[in-house]
Amino acid sequence: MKNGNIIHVKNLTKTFGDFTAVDNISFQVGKGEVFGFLGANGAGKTTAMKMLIGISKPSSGEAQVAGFDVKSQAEKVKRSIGYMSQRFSLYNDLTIRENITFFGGIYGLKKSDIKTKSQNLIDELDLHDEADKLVGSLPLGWKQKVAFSVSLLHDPQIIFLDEPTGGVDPITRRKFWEMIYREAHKGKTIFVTTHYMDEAEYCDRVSIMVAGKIEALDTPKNLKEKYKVESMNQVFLKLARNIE
Ligand SMILES: Nc1ncnc2c1ncn2[C@@H]1O[C@H](COP(=O)(O)OP(=O)(O)OP(=O)(O)O)[C@@H](O)[C@H]1O
Repeated sequence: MKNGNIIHVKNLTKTFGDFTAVDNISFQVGKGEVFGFLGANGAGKTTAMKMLIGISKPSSGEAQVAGFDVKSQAEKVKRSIGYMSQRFSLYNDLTIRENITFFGGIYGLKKSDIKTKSQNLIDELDLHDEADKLVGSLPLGWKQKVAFSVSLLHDPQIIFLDEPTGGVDPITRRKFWEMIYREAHKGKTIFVTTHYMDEAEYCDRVSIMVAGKIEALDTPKNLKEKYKVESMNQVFLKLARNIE
C-alpha cells in the first residue's frame, strides 16, 4: 500500500426496507491507489459509493474517507473528494468555460482561482478552439475528459468515478485511463466503477461485488492466479455467474 490508507470501510451496510443492497462490506484503499469497484448490474456499487461520498447514510457499519467519518462529517468528505459519473457530469447547454466557472463556484473556489484554473485546464487539454462551444455539441469522449478535469478543480485527494467511460470506443477509453494514471502518479486516489473488464486490468486492485457482498478483492494478477484464468473478464464471469 502506498503512503497508508485513505479510505477505511468496516461492516458497511445499506438496507431499503427488507432488502439489503450493501451487505456488511469491509475494505481499505491506499493513497495513490487506482481501486476498481466492480460488480454486475444491481450488485450494490452505486449504493456503496453514495455512502462513501457522503450523500447516503449507512444503515450500519462505518467508513472514513480522507480522514472524515461519512456519517458525522459528510460535508467535509464532500469537500475532499471529486466525483464524476456518466449520468451526472457537465451541463450540455453551457460552454466548457461556463461549466468550469459553474462547478468552480459549487466547489467553493474564489473567482480569481476559477479564472486561473479554467485557463490551465483549457491549456492542458488543448481546448482553445472548443472552450466557448456548448458542451452538448462535443463528442462524448471529450465531454468525459472535461468532466474528469472539472472533478479535479478543487484539488481533491480522492476521485470517485462511476462508470466514467461508458459508451466510447476502446482508444478513447485508453486515453481516458492515461489521464487517470497521471492523477494517480501525482498522489490522487482513484475509486472507479466500470463494466469494462479491460479497464479492470489497469487497476492496482479490484473488488468484485455480488449481491451486496464483496466476493473477491486483490490485484488483477492475484485474482487471475486464484481463479486459474487468463483475464479479468473470466474472473468476473466465474464469480458473478457462479453465485447468481
Ligand atoms: N433507493 C432505493 N430504494 C430501493 N432499492 C434500491 C434503492 N437504490 C438502489 N436499490 C436497489 O439496490 C440494489 C443495488 O443497486 P445499485 O444501483 O447500488 O447497483 P449497481 O451495482 O450500482 O448497479 P448498476 O451497475 O446497474 O448501476 C438494486 O437491486 C437496486 O434496485
